[in-house]
Amino acid sequence: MPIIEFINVEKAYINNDKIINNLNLKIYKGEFVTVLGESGCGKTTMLKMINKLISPNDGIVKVYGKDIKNWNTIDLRRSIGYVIQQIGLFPHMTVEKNINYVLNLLKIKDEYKRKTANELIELVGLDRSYLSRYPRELSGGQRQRVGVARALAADPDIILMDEPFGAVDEINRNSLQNEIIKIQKRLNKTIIFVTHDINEALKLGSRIILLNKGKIEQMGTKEDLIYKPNSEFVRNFFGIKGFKSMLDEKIMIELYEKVLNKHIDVEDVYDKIKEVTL
Ligand SMILES: Nc1ncnc2c1ncn2[C@@H]1O[C@H](COP(=O)(O)OP(=O)(O)OP(=O)(O)O)[C@@H](O)[C@H]1O
Repeated sequence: MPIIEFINVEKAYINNDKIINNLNLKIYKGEFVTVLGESGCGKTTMLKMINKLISPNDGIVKVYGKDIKNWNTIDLRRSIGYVIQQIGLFPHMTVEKNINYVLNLLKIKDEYKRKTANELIELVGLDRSYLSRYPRELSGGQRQRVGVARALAADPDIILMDEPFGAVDEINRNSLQNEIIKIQKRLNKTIIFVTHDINEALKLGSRIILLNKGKIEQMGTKEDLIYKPNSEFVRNFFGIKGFKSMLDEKIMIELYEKVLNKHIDVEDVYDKIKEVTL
């Protein structure tokens, strides 16, 4: 059974323009799905329909096999982690209280909460000493890490992430991406991750969905989308940027080292490539 399912889902806001247009999609437990597409194509709308922040005009959205219309909204939201760009930590609460926010609502024992906070803070790559700090005492990247820890606290199977690392500098962004890959594998979470960054979508997703005007233009592995685009739109969307991000990083690093150490001349590398392409 899919953990999330969209069946003939439609959504329009104003002018009856369909922002989500007959969306059909099944997501299974343990998948890391990245959702990519141009600004305004409906990525956030699609994501927010999963935790009932937006209701469809037509069709059915099922979570854990149950139509979201039949879910109690608070229960549904508590069973789904949600991480957004401006993470919205509570400024007057310590990091520990922020992480344990949902557990407090659920009246979980203090001992268990302390243990959870200790484990989660380390899981997201921060030292336990951060637990007593306030959000204003953290960098942007550290705040996003705490946001991820908070989303994991109630141990939901599903985590929705909407451009979670969008406002973080490149180095921190890379390290956050690596952490989330590890966390997802280790805890076998189902993650739906919205981004407009091609490299990020290809790096993280076990399945990548390219949305175009509220419809799925193509979905599949990164190899499918880059090497077997099924339309001009997909081909143009990824272009050379997509191809570059498929290049094996280890080989590129080795090559770079060789060029730096003058074991090889970069012009020779181009000559070899020309031999293959001409
Ligand atoms: N509450 C709303 N009322 C009216 N129109 C809306 C509302 N929310 C979103 N829209 C419109 O719906 C379209 C899709 O918005 P959505 O936020 O889903 O796009 P997106 O793909 O996530 O875009 P971005 O990458 O820019 O965040 C946009 O044209 C937006 O202006």
